[in-house]
Amino acid sequence: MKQTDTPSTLLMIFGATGDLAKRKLYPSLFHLFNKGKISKDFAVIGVARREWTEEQFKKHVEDSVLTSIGTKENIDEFISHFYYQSHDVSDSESYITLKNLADSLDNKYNLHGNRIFYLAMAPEFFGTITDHLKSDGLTDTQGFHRLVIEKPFGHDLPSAEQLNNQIRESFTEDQIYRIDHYLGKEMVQNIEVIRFANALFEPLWNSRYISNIQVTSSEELGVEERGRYYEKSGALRDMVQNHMLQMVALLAMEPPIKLTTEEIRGEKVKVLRALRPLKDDEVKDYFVRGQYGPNETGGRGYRQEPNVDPNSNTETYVAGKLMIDNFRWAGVPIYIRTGKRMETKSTKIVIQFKDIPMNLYYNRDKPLAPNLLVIHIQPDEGITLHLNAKKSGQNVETTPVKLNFSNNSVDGMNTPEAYEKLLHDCMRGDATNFTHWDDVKLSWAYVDKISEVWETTKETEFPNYCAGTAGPKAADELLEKDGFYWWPIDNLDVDNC
Ligand SMILES: NC(=O)C1=CN([C@@H]2O[C@H](COP(=O)(O)OP(=O)(O)OC[C@H]3O[C@@H](n4cnc5c(N)ncnc54)[C@H](OP(=O)(O)O)[C@@H]3O)[C@@H](O)[C@H]2O)C=CC1
Ligand SMILES: O=C1O[C@H](COP(=O)(O)O)[C@@H](O)[C@H](O)[C@H]1O
Repeated sequence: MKQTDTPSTLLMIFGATGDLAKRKLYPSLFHLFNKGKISKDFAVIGVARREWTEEQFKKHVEDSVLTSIGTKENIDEFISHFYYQSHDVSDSESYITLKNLADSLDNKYNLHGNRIFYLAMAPEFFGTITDHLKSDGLTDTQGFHRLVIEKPFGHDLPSAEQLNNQIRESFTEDQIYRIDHYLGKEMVQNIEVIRFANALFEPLWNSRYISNIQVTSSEELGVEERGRYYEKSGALRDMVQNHMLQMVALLAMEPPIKLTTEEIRGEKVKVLRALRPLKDDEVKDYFVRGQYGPNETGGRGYRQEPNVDPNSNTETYVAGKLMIDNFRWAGVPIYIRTGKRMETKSTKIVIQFKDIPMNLYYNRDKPLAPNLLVIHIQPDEGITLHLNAKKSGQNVETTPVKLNFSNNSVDGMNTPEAYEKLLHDCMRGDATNFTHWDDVKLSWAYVDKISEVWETTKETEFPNYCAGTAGPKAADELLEKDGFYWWPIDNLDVDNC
């Protein structure tokens, strides 16, 4: 099939009345529609149990767009493409009606049999849905058939394997689009460009010149209403297995031969294969965990959140040191940390370069600051390069200076949301920014060792950081023992550190 930027598509959303569809999918589709990135020939079928009429569903979509975007422009035309079927996914009979509706919309909008099945539902339903899509003939059309799967993709390696085997009964690997919304973020996509489009960085991007890398993703929010899910997940499964390891793979991969899906994914997978596996007794030396407690201003602790065990041993914070045992990265620690109820919402990557071999500007009272490259993922988007320059005046004194690029000031409010980009990529058939099964498998294998050890050793110090703070002390000690420290994620001025 010829790949176009705006293919005619039937999008079937399972879980159409849920939170994800409302907050992310409908606003993203609306943006794509208004930007002309969706063909005028498209239709959406919402599927969920609620016995809504089509009008109720259209109103729900309209409200979600208005709440999120605040504009009504073209909304009537947009929602005229939406249809609804009340359907329990475990009810075999309903798939026949769904197929009939899909076939009639295919004719009405001339969709060439192109279908995207978006599973915005709990994972326990995935296998049942994909089995029926195949056995009831919903994939028996001429066009493309793509399956979009939300996280979590399993709970550990065995459950992920089981889920994968089940969906592979009905869809091939290249038809499966596993969402990791971090891969849709503008500055995460920019990592490859910064690395591979600049003569300045790539020659230095190795163990000879880089001393360590720090990847931080901190959140101000706690678990909110998701206590039930989070109790079984924790920060390790919720953030490290997917988003954090994906960012590490992009930072550490070799340049791909070409910018094709297969080549890029192939290079990322090699990084995950080179991750140094941990033995049971090494886990404590490489990974630390934290759980937020109440703070003095009345902020709730994790154990007081709804649907959370008052003696919970679940971690809401993880910091770790990853070693990549390959030629490029031998001996360079990559530190990661992520947590809920931290002091600030921020995702940043700091690449710290090694000190120069001889410091001509030695000053006992003011050591030369290291060069840093900071990639700001969110909420600010951009790059900062920290250098040393001459301080104005007669003496040859150095002072840290920063070269800044702010993506926000270039693209401003037009930077598309991650889901918008990923939905568009899926419609175009570009799976580069979706995770391949090999990534998922290797990431689970890596984190499973850590969770196995943590599950058998209760953390007696929990809670070990107050809500609204920078995380547990042990995370600082993890770097201190290597002679490093975390670069602050707010106001990173090297002369203040
Ligand atoms: N919300 C978010 O921000 C994120 C969500 N995710 C993932 O996305 C998926 C959906 O999450 P979310 O939207 O928050 O979940 P919700 O609980 O808000 O929505 C679940 C949806 O599934 C439908 N549903 C449940 N059981 C059935 C059934 N037997 N037959 C048909 N429909 C059913 C519900 O419809 P009804 O009640 O009408 O039956 C509802 O539309 C999950 O896998 C989650 O982990 C991933 C990242 C972020
Ligand atoms: O996948 C998830 O990500 C969010 C954080 O995403 P961000 O884009 O706001 O950084 C996290 O809150 C959630 O627990 C997790 O499931």
